[in-house]
Parts: sequence; structure tokens; C-alpha cells
Amino acid sequence: MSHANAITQQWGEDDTPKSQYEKGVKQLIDNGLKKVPKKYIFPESDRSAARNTEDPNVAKQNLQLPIIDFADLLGPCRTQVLQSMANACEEYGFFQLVNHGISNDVIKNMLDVSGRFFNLQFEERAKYITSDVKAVVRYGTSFNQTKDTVYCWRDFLKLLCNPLPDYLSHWPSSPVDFRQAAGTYAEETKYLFLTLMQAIIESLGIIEANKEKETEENGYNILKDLKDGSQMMISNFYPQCPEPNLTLGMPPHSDYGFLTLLLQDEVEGLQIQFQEKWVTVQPIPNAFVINVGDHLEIYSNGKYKSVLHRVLVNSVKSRRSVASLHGLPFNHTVRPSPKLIDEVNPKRYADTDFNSFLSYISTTELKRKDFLDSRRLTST
Ligand SMILES: O=C(O)CCC(=O)C(=O)O
Ligand SMILES: [Fe+2]
Repeated sequence: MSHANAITQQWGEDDTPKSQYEKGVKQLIDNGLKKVPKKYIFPESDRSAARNTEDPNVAKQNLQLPIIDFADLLGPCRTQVLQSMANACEEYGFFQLVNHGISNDVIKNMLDVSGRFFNLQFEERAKYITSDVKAVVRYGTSFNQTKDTVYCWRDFLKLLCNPLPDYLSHWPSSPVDFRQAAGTYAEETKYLFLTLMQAIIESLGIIEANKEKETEENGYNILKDLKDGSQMMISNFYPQCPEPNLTLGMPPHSDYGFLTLLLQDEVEGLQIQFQEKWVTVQPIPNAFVINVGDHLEIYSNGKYKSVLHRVLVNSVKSRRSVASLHGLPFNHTVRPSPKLIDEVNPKRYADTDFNSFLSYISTTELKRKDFLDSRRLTST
């Protein structure tokens, strides 16, 4: 079989060779691509169309997520804010965080430097291409390049952040300010995550306010482990797309870990599943979109929901986002808190750990909530 035939067989009728797809979508667009190649066309059911359609699965209005004011959380209204946070985590699995104390400069520098990273020559970005899902730095395209049958319209850079001083020296040295901007951002989001988790644990009634010494069981306090826990930062780049309704920036998925702190630029694209419809999350400048991850759903014994979300692309503007995913150390077990298990609420999930999750994603095409579903003991 000729080389050209082999490509056609594997990739359909397009004349775009496989080696081009592997370089990512930014590269395809830079080379003047005018149509979405077959490899990126999602089944109709997965991409159920963007806004302004008659599709019954898509809400007509953007979603105003609950807004949590972080300054209020630390002030005299803490009890009310904790209640709003609990409602948001139960009903939406998402909220927007404002007045979080991370300066506009730190945020702007992070979005800016990751945008400039994706604008580097391909050869510079390609230094970080690896199929090792545990690599400290990993550049790639789509979701799981070696497994995805359909590719999504997204390039990414993943950075492991803990221990930061060790890992920082492996991070990209170009652009020259990358390590400085991303290192500061990683440090500040980690601190914010820990403060939020203290509030989340209080909102679940696991540890009461001002009783940091209180423990769950046998002297265990999860906050200590989260402090030494894993942090992965993912810079996403979604180039403008000539036929945006045919593809997705990210397919429906839930995040692992406890919480994701997501920064999106001013371009819309993130949609979450709410009351069985896809709704677009309206970007708020300098705010974080916070979402419950699979491990927090497990830890809360199903009270807080790790909700499906996806990303749409558009034909006009590229979009950037930075997701900071936080959890326990990789070898730690995640299990429902003993304080949330009783006769009315039996244990709903099997114990799990990060390593088994990572081996799961490296061998499976991740779809929807497969992993979480595989841990479920009873229907919730
Ligand atoms: O780009 C976005 O808005 C969402 C990204 C996301 O869901 C992720 O990185 O897990
Ligand atoms: Fe996500």
C-alpha cells in the first residue's frame, strides 16, 4: 500500500496527512486550513450545536453562575457565604469566584505568557511533546492523542507544579518570562485552593469553623495532605475554527482532583451541563470559574457534584484558558469522608487513587464520567 493510501485509510478522505494533525490545530490554522478535516468532526450527539439553534439540548441564554465573593467568605458573613457555596456545589458543581485576592497583573501575565507560548515556532513547542502522562511538562493536542478516535480543536501545555522549586527548572524557558509568570500564578492559585478547601470542608460540616485541630478520624485532617498534594496546570489554546459547528474544543468531560480553578479569557466557549441542557458560562474579567472535581464528589460522598462540561470554538477569535487542578498526593487514596457516611447515606464510591486514574486515562479514551462511574457503589 502506498504511503498516501495508508493515510487515507486511517484518516478518511482528507488530503491532510496524519503528521500534520499530530502537530496540533494551531499549526493547521497557521498553514491556512480552510475546512475542518474529518478527523475533527464529532458525532452529531456530542456536538449538539452551539447557541442560536433550535436544538432542545442547548439553552438559549448564557448561564449566570452563582458568584462567591471571597472577601465576604473571610469576613463576618462567612456562614451565609458557606451556605451559598454549598448550594452552588450541589446544584451546579460550579461557581465564579470574585475578590479572590490574586492581583489582576498576575492573572494577566499568566494568560498573556501562555498565549505567547502557543505563538512560538512549532519546533520550540515540540520540545515538550511526550506520550508520558506523568511527565512534568507535556505539550500536545486534542484530549488523549494516542487514544482519541476524533480529535478536538485544542492544543495544550500541561505542567506539574508540586514540588514547585524542583519542577520549575523543567518548565519552558521560552518565552523568557514564562517560568516567572507561571510560577507565581501556580503558587498563588495553590494558596487560594487551600483556603477554598478549608471553606468547602466547613460547608460539608466535616470540620467546624475555627477548629482547625478537629479531625475526621484517627487524627486525620485532609487539609494537611492537600497541602502536599498534586497540582497540575493546563494551558489551553483553541484557535479560531473555519467550521466551528462541526467540532469541539473539548468533548464533554468532568475533571479529576478536588477543585479546578479555571481562568478563561474574554472569549466565550465553556459550557456546562445544567438541568440537562448545555449552557454557556459568561466570562467575568479576572474572576475564577471554580468547579468540583471527581475526587471531591467522592470525598463528599456524592453531595457535591463533579459536573460535565465542554468547550465550543468559534470562527472569529482564538481562545485561551488556564485550568489549575488540585488534589491529594498521587499515591493517596480518595474515599468518602467517614463523617458523611451513616445509615441514611451509605458509602457511595469505592476507594480510589490518582495513579489508578492516570493508568485508566492512558489506556482508555476518556468519555464523559467513565472513571467516576467506575467507582460508584450505588446509584446516586
Ligand atoms: O477551556 C475551558 O474553559 C475549560 C477547560 C477544561 O475544562 C479543562 O482544562 O479541563
Ligand atoms: Fe475540564
